[in-house]
Amino acid sequence: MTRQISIEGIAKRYPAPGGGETTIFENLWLRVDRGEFVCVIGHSGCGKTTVLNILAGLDQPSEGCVIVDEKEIAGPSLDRAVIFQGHALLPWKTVLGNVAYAVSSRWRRASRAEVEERARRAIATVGLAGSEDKKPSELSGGMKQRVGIARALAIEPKILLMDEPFSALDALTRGTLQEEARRICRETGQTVYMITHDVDEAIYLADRIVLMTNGPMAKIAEIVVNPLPADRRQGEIHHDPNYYALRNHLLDFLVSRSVSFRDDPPAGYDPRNPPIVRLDGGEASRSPAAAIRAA
Ligand SMILES: Nc1ncnc2c1ncn2[C@@H]1O[C@H](COP(=O)(O)OP(=O)(O)OP(=O)(O)O)[C@@H](O)[C@H]1O
Repeated sequence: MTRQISIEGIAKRYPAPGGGETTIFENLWLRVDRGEFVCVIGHSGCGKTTVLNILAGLDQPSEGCVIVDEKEIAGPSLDRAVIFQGHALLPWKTVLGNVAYAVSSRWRRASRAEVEERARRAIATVGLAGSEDKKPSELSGGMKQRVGIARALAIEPKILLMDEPFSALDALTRGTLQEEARRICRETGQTVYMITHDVDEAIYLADRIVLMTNGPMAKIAEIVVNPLPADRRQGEIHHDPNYYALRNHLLDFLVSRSVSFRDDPPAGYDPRNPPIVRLDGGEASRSPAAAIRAA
């Protein structure tokens, strides 16, 4: 596997109201390989969106840097597409127009036919063939989010950054879109960095799950390797013998360890190499510490 993203010791600090500074997070290190699907979980305010914005080039760290494909990033790039919770479609353009607009900003010299062809292909990939001429106002929330995904995929980004992309959708639509997102990302070998609050979403989608402690002074506490088979099916993951161990481990972190870890990290904790947690045979649900092994 080739390394694609390297987050190197980043911090974010803001001026505090009474003087001094508030450190949202610091000394964050994370490496993501090409084709990997990483989900980030942590409580509200720990800085997940800030990290994603830094990866997108929309925000800058107070310290440290982010290397993508061996180059330090210095601003937004079409190589890194962002999908937000809201779909931010251009309301006056059709589905095809919205996707084609993104395609033509990526390939400025492409002919109209070529742009349309790429846009139509992306629209079909997300299951919206036949809706090309509809305006956003004629679409459901799920369809709009599909257009957002099509628009991001159509520019063939090296990295897809997703900030809770499915959280505003009803459960059924969310499930379908999660399935499609996973299928598309696996088929295209897409590198994905995604924020979610939904533990089951992370279990279904992620190859590795990054656990952030509460802020301020948030840290990456652990990186949990998903033990479920790569060919998992959404409706069946709870039958996997490792599912409950994994789910309990993530919930236990969110309920209690996200605070205790920040305030009192375990001996030997090295932020440059956060512990890699591998769960097997249900061991970790009984004793999370026993399952922590160095990378
Ligand atoms: N411009 C700013 N000035 C001061 N503090 C800020 C500013 N922008 C963000 N913050 C603070 O930084 C912290 C991290 O915000 P961020 O949106 O990254 O958190 P998050 O983990 O993504 O939260 P959520 O899950 O609620 O989206 C928050 O406590 C927020 O109040």
